[in-house]
Amino acid sequence: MPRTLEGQITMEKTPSYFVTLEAPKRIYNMSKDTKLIVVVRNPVTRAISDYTQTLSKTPSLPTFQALAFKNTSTGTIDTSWSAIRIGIYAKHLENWLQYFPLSKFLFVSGERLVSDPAGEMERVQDFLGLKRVITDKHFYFNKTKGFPCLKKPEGSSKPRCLGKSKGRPHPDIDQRLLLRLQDFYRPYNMKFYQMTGHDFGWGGLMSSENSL
Ligand SMILES: Nc1ncnc2c1ncn2[C@@H]1O[C@H](COP(=O)(O)OS(=O)(=O)O)[C@@H](OP(=O)(O)O)[C@H]1O
Repeated sequence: MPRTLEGQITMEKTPSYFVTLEAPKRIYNMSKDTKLIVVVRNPVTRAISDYTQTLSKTPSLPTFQALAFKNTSTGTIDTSWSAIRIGIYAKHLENWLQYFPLSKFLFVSGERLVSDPAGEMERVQDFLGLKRVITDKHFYFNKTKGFPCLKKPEGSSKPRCLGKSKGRPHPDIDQRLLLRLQDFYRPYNMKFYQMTGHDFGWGGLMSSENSL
């Protein structure tokens, strides 16, 4: 990490740290004052998103259901598959809480980051003790992309959306298997809500935000 001068904040983004056993201890030893921001979304949607990303790089990948289920008739889930394991947020958080108190964390809702990006960015800025510089004015909804985009990024006069690898269409998955996955994650989600004191609303399959 580079040296951080007075008045500066150094940020580092590595999604896999949240699920890496050794990461909390190493980060704690580097600086116990580190603030931790974790973006979480419905673990079922997350698993499909993860699969979609791998599929784009490895077209010969087996189907989602072949990887997610040891046995589709009994509904036995393969928890050794990283796309499934990563979504057990409560388990990963337990590991972090051995080193950092909850007050050092901000959990950003991946769903709200899409439905209300300015609202989530407000939370991030407050958490970091920054002035609320990023507001509603900075975003617009791009119908072609199907996601919010920046009206005018810094150093550019043109609007900018995230790249093609963000917001890919997901493959259709059998509804029965999705429900089984939703059931699998439910107790872990409940535990995660309890641990964080925040209900992320991943209960149902009804709304398009949380659905699959
Ligand atoms: N504004 C905007 N534009 C495009 N995409 C957006 C946006 N906000 C959130 N998202 C969601 O971000 C998901 C990809 O982020 P990842 O977490 O996979 O990124 S990372 O690879 O871990 O850095 C990506 O997941 P997929 O839809 O599965 O591709 C998006 O749903």
